[in-house]
Amino acid sequence: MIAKVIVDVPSRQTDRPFDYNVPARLEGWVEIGSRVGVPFGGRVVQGFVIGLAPFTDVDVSKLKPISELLDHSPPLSPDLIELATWISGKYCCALTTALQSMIPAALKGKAETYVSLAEEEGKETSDLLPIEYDWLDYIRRNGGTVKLSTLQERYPTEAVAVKGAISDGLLIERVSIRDRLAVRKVLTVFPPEDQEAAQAALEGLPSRAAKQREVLRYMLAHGEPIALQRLVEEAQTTSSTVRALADKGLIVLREIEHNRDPYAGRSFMQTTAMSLTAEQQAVYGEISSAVDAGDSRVFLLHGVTGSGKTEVYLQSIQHCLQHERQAIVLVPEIALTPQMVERFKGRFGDAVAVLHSRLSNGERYDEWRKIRERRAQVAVGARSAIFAPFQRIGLIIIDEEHESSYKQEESPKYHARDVAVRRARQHGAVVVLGSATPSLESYAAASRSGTAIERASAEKAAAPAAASGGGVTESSGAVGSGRPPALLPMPHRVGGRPLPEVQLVDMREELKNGNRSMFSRQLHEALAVRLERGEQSVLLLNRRGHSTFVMCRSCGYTALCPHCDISLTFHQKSRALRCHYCGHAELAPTQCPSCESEHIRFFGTGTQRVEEELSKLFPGIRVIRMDVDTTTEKGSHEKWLTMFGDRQADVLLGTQMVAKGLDFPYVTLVGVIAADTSLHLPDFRAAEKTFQLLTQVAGRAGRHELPGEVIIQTYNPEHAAIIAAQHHDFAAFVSAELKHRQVMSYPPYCRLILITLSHEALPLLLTTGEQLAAKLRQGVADSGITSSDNSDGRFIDILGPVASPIPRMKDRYRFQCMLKYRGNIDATGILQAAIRAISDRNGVPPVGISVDVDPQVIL
Ligand SMILES: Nc1ncnc2c1ncn2[C@@H]1O[C@H](COP(=O)(O)OP(=O)(O)OP(=O)(O)O)[C@@H](O)[C@H]1O
Ligand SMILES: [Zn+2]
Ligand SMILES: [Zn+2]
Repeated sequence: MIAKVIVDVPSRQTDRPFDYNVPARLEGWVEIGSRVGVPFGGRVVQGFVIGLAPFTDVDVSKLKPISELLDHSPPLSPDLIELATWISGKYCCALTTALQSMIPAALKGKAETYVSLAEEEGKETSDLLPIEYDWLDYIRRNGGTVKLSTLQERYPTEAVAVKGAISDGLLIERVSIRDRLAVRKVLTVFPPEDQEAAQAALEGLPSRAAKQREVLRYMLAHGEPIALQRLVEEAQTTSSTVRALADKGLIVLREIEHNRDPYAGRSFMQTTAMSLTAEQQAVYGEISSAVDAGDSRVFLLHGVTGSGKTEVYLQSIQHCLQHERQAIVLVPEIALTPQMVERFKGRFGDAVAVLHSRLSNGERYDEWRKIRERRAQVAVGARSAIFAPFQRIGLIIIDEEHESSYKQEESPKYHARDVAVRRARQHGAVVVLGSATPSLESYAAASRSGTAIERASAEKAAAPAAASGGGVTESSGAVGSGRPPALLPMPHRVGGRPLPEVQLVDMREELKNGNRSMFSRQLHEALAVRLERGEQSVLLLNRRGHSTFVMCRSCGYTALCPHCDISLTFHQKSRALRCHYCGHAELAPTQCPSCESEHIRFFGTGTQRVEEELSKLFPGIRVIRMDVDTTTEKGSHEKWLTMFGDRQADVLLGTQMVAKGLDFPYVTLVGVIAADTSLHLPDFRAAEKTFQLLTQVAGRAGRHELPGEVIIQTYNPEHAAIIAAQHHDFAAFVSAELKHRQVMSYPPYCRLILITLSHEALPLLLTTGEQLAAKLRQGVADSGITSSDNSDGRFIDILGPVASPIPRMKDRYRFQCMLKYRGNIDATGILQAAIRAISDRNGVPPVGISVDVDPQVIL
């Protein structure tokens, strides 16, 4: 049998399957999706089997055999391999990069060299060993095989002798792939099976074995298996005492597999389905009947904050599970709070596996195995949970679908929303995109088709062919292709609660009136009222595009990263300046390096400064601050939110992470310190992001009995996005913004591909950039499209090369080209061909090239 293997060497030259022989001993074990170790270019590398065939065109005698099989059952299934192939084509990345992103990091094996004694393998060599080396003895004592690296560490001066033994054939060298982390095994003590016999043995133990008696007595009383380590602690004994008992056969000592459960020992309050409101019921009806029909429909659930979307998710999942199908719920990393996890665990208990980046590699691996071994039916997680290894998916939910964190910023640069639609199609599963502020892409695509409920009555009056009339690009991601998503609206909050009143405060007026504080009089007043009433407030510091940088007030000097040409960020705790692109750190200056003035200050409002000011204004105020600095520690997120939920604080102050998903009954005030910081970023989505953030954070107020109030401080009170957020007017925002996008020709009216070129040498970068742009123009001309040709609705523009917004990073200069196109155009094909054309014979381009299809962050 011949196996087609994708080797884990991500480069353009190796991005194709290589043929290997399946050795007889692995016949039947190696399957499609198996992870194997194969010889490649003189080493052993990890690879995935993506195909098996009885024949090959290649000369079979020249094929090398697979050297090892790494898992007894394949970690990837054929549907995931197909999905990876699609991802590598759509997002221009190596297939191995896509495959690797689907399995837990713990399964990324590393090649390890072992040496074995030839004599142990029955080879006649003993007469060739003239000296009895220490290291030889060490190998013998360790069963005849040890890691070469261990030998190097223990016997650093013996390199010559060891090398000699290898070349003489006394030691056999073998390379093997080892996982960084495997199943965790715990040495466990089992109580005696025959209680009576053990009792008798207990009497019979000599008195000098008092310690053993004690342990045996403990085990008899305990009656259950217990981890050795715990037994030693609890019975205040030693492991040698326990082993002595095991040697006598009185107890059994055995390794058992241990699952790291990140939520072990936590109890979740069991919840049951609530009776749905009429709005929820209508939406639930649509989703559940689509699940029953098993056709891969996409729904856009547009429900205002507090409309009860989560309850709809829960009941739809319930329905899906009843039909023996599994469900995936994607939540933005930042919103994957304990509160969210609790709601799913509370309803589905142990059937829920949770996957997020704050888990250790081991925990993630165990949660992943829980899914694969069918012990879990629901996966709740961040972006990559879309690859959860379920067999029969019935429902995929993407909560807060507008979040840009669904796009992965490193290769593979996939968008989880588009991958979800694709995966759902494979499984005949339904996709629900939920948000109070849908992305313009999804919303525009959905409004082409009207609401699902309208459509049901109108009976397919609007043929999908009419869709292009709106001018929204057909192929903008999977959401835009195929059948457009159907809109499911939930315009009201549960229980008829009103959306909170939103007040805008013009900070320019405040300044004119002599208020130089970061709190307006209105916000100050409102906070005072909350303190008096014992209610809680959430304060948002919009930090996007806003950093605490250092500037000299005398000469205007700012501290820049020496490698990246970007301002360094000031960190109060360590008093260090740090670059958040490359990690460069230096001590903050107390004197300006340029003019020696002492007036060198930290600019920008950090959460710490807001906290200080709050304490000044309201002595004794209890503030919980949540930002990157206070939430890096594991479990800190959880700790802060629990404290806030227990009303141990008056104010929850934080960055974006306080804006989403939180549901606290005593929060009656939401304040936004400065709405504008994200408004003026050089990014065409700046207004959209600002609107979304303001709407989301406003939605945290007044979600229960107590009515809520929102105060937004701004320097741009007349900006359309801010006014729309004030009035909870999604429709107004969308129609204004879509018009703007159409005029400017931005998504969703076109698609973008961002190509970033980087190199240390500026001249080479410049010429390569020009060459690439020329090849691109050539490719466009050859395929018969011109940028001016708009007759068939198709166009393509090649912008650049220009310096990137961050012109240098990690000592490499950066230039970019942008492809802007619309209609049925194979832009990635044109791009790939252009890259090939400027590459050398081996397919290696002269400078670094990174491709971002449908980029979310233009910066
Ligand atoms: N049918 C129902 N009957 C009573 N209460 C409900 C019902 N559905 C939801 N709720 C409650 O209403 C509140 C808001 O619901 P939920 O958090 O699901 O809203 P959401 O739409 O997900 O909000 P957001 O987008 O703002 O996070 C919650 O406290 C929830 O328990
Ligand atoms: Zn840097
Ligand atoms: Zn200066």
